[in-house]
Amino acid sequence: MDDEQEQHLKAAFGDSSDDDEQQHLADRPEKETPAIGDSTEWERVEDIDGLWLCRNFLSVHHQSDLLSAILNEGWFVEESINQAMRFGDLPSWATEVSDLIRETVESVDLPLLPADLLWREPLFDQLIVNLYQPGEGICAHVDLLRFEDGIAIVSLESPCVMRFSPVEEKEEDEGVVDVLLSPGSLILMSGDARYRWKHEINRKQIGFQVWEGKEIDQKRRISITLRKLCQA
Ligand SMILES: O=C(O)CCC(=O)C(=O)O
Ligand SMILES: [Fe+2]
Repeated sequence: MDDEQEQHLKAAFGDSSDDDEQQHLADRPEKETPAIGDSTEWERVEDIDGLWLCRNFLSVHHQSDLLSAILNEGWFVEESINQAMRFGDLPSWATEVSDLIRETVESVDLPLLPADLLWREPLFDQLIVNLYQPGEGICAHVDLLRFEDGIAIVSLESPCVMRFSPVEEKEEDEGVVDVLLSPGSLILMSGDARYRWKHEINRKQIGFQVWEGKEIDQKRRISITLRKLCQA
């Protein structure tokens, strides 16, 4: 290995006296962290216009940092409290998530969010963190109309099934669409997905939620919902 190469490796990976290790490191791609967007995989949820799912939005590392930041807020020290709401200036970790959403959406050539929503300022000014213990969920609803279009939900910890059902009355369960929200995933709702579909999480009993024939092991789940208030 020549000096220049060695310097380069030291700069990239730190000093090491182990030549084998350096050789191994030299084989690795120069850039360890993929550029935003390069690695994110998006799925348009069939049948629901404006609903997009990114299963790998947050790395495992980012998920655990985010979880620590949320728990460090001290919002959930009492068992009876399972929701925290913030308006206006959001905690820095939430602003980081919001920035990451914008950067990621911008870097992907898919119609994930209409441009007027993506570039509004701020992108989000309201935050809800929900903490669900096993057996807890949320009833079918359309988010309040005092929030603009363009809603993001990031999931942490236990996976769950979110069920979408059309607002227009149908026979029970007719036309429902289930989406698996795995930890680290992000969903974006705009247009029809936001206004013409209700969403719910039904985890009434342990063993109640099943995905692809397998029961979901219900544990605590934390979600981060980001929205923007309509102007008065
Ligand atoms: O917890 C979730 O994933 C959904 C939360 C939600 O729909 C809401 O707060 O309006
Ligand atoms: Fe909601």
